[in-house]
Amino acid sequence: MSAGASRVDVVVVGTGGMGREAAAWVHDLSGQYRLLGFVDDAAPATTVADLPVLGPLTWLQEHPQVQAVVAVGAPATRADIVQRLDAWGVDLAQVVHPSSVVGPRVELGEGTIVCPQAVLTCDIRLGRAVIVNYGAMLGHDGVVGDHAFLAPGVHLAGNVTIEAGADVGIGASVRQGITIGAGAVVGAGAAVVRDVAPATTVVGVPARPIRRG
Ligand SMILES: CC(=O)SCCNC(=O)CCNC(=O)[C@H](O)C(C)(C)COP(=O)(O)OP(=O)(O)OC[C@H]1O[C@@H](n2cnc3c(N)ncnc32)[C@H](O)[C@@H]1OP(=O)(O)O
Repeated sequence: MSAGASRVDVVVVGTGGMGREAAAWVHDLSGQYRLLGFVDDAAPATTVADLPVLGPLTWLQEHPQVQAVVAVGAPATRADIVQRLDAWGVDLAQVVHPSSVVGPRVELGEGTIVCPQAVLTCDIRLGRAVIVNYGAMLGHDGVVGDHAFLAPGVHLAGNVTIEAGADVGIGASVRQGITIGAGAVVGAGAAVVRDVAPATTVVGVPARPIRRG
């Protein structure tokens, strides 16, 4: 696509850390997107990270031609936001940093964010509004459910399933064939060698549950 032709107007939803990190590079995808600014219900200021805060989430309802980059880390909050945007018919932008490696037969759901230096090797399926953070590595035949969050430097071996809304902490590693249940939380630096039940928090090496439900 030539610069300036058919660019899509986007806004980043959320002015928190994840939102500002996403804005820092979505801004550079100028051949594909024109980043207009942020929307945020908290609307802490008129300007954040040198970009305008256009208003609360309802701003998107009033500008249906603009796509949303939902860059809010917490999966449950992101799911709520996506539900509101779906009800208004707002499209979710899929943003993939050019320094990432997205291999063959990798399917990215609508609204997925793939950050710089992430690697998705091959035969991987990501649901809607998934965040694959800086430097995360996803091996072959992986499945990642809607709204899941993979923090920076996560390593998933082959055949790993991350169910919807799970949150895998920074630097965690997951052995091949493991399933992380829906809404589960994996602590920073954990090594997951057993399946994790839904809505369960695990930490450590090897990872063990500290909390359920
Ligand atoms: C760019 C970005 O910022 S992206 C976001 C990156 N952030 C992350 O990846 C955060 C990941 N979150 C964590 O690791 C958190 O510590 C959680 C979710 C696992 C637990 O958080 P909390 O529920 O607040 O638990 P809390 O801090 O009270 O700790 C409970 C116990 O687990 C231990 N614990 C907590 N996290 C870990 C961990 N990652 N590894 C080992 N033990 C841990 C604590 O030492 C504590 O043990 P104790 O009861 O013996 O004192």
